Amino acid sequence: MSTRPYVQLSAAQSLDGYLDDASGERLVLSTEDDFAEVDRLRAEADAILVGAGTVRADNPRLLVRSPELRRARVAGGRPEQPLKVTVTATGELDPASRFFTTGDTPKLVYAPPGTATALEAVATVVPLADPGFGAVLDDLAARGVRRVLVEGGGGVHTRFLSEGLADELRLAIAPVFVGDARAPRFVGPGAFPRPMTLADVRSLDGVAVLRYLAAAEPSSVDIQRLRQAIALAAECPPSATFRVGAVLTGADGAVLATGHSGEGNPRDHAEQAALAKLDPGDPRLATATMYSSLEPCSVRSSSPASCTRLILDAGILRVVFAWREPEIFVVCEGAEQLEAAGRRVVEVPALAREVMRENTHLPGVRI
Ligand SMILES: NC(=O)C1=CN([C@@H]2O[C@H](COP(=O)(O)OP(=O)(O)OC[C@H]3O[C@@H](n4cnc5c(N)ncnc54)[C@H](OP(=O)(O)O)[C@@H]3O)[C@@H](O)[C@H]2O)C=CC1
Ligand SMILES: Nc1c(N[C@@H]2O[C@H](COP(=O)(O)O)[C@@H](O)[C@H]2O)[nH]c(=O)[nH]c1=O
Repeated sequence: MSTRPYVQLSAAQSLDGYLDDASGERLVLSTEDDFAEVDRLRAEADAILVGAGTVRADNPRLLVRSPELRRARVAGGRPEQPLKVTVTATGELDPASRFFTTGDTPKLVYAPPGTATALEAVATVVPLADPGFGAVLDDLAARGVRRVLVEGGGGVHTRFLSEGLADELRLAIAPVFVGDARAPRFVGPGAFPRPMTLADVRSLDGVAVLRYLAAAEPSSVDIQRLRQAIALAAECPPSATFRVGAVLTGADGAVLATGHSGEGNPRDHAEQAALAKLDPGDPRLATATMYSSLEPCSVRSSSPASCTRLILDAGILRVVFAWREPEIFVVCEGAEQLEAAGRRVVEVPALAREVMRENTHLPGVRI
C-alpha cells in the first residue's frame, strides 16, 4: 500500500463561519492577494479536490492561473496543471461543467459503481463501493499523488476533518458577516479526532490567514483503526459491565487480531480476546499497536491479569484508546501504568462519546 498523500485543506470563510451566502451566486471572500496565495498552493499540489456540491454551486475551473507558476511546474518535470478530483455519491454532475471542460489535465471522479456513467466521456470515473475519503486517498496514492489540496466545500471539509485525514488547514477569514443560517458553513457537526495546532497567523490585505497543523498522533490510520475497535463493541453480548472493542495491528497498520468483551468467555475483555488469537512469541507484537475503545483495565476481580498487564507482557509498545475508564467499578490506572512502563499511550477523547453510546446501560453514563 502506497503512503497516503499529504492533505492540505483550504477555505475562505466569513467572520461568522460561512463559506458562501445563500443567494445562489458565489460569494467571493478572498482578496486578489489571498487568491494569489491559494494559486501557489494549487501549484504545489499534485491534485486539487472539491466535492460535487462545489462543482454544481461554483462551476470552478480549478486551474493554476499564474503562467510563472505553471512554467515552474513544467521546469520541475511536473505536469503544467495538477489533477482535478471530485467525489459524488449520486453522480449528478453536468459533463459541461468547467471542472471537465477546462485545462489539459486528467479529471477524476470517485463515485459508487454505476452512478456516474454519463461522465465517462469527460473524466476517469473511479468506482468506489466504499466512498470514504480514506479509500479516495489510497487510490490517489497509487496514481502517484503525494500532495492534495482540498478546496471544499463544507461537506467535504467536514468529512476530511472528522475522518482525521487532514494534515494541514489554511483558513482565510474575511471581515464580513453572512448572517444567514441557510448558508453553508465551513464545518458541520461531527467528532474531530485530530487536535490542530496554530502554526501561523498573518494579515493579508484585511483577510486573516491562519495556518493549522494536525497532530502527528493520532494519525489517520489510528483514527480508522480506533473507529473499527469502537464499532466492534456493538458485537458484545448483553452485559452489566463495559462493552469494549479492540483491534491489534502490525507496524504497517494491517490487522493482526480483533476482539470484543464477552467474546468466547462472558468475562473476557476485548484486548484479552484479541491477544489470545496470537502466539505470545509472535515477533509482530514488538511493533504492534493495540487499539481499544476503552482505556485498558488495570484492576480485575474476574481474572488474575489485567489487560494492562497482558499488554505489557506481550511487549506491545503502543496503545491508542478513546474513552478513559470512568470510576464506576474501580479506579483504573491503565494509561498511567502503561506510560510508567515506557509504552506510548495515545488518548483520543473526541471519540469517547461514540464509546459511551454503546455503554449507556452503565450507571451514570449519559450522552
Ligand atoms: N469559501 C470557500 O473557500 C469555498 C466555498 N464553497 C462553497 O461551499 C458550498 C458547497 O459546499 P457543500 O454543499 O457542502 O458541497 P461539497 O463541495 O462539500 O460537496 C458535497 C458533496 O460531495 C459528495 N460527497 C461528499 N462526501 C462523499 C462521500 N463520502 N462519498 C461520495 N460523495 C461524497 C456528495 O455529492 P453528491 O451530492 O453528488 O452525491 C455531496 O453532496 C458552495 O456554496 C460553495 O460556494 C466551496 C468551496 C470553497
Ligand atoms: N469563494 C472562495 C473560494 N472558493 C473556491 O475557489 C474555487 C473556484 O476556483 P476557480 O474557478 O479556479 O477560480 C471554488 O470552487 C471554491 O473551491 N476560494 C477562496 O480561496 N476564496 C473564496 O472567497
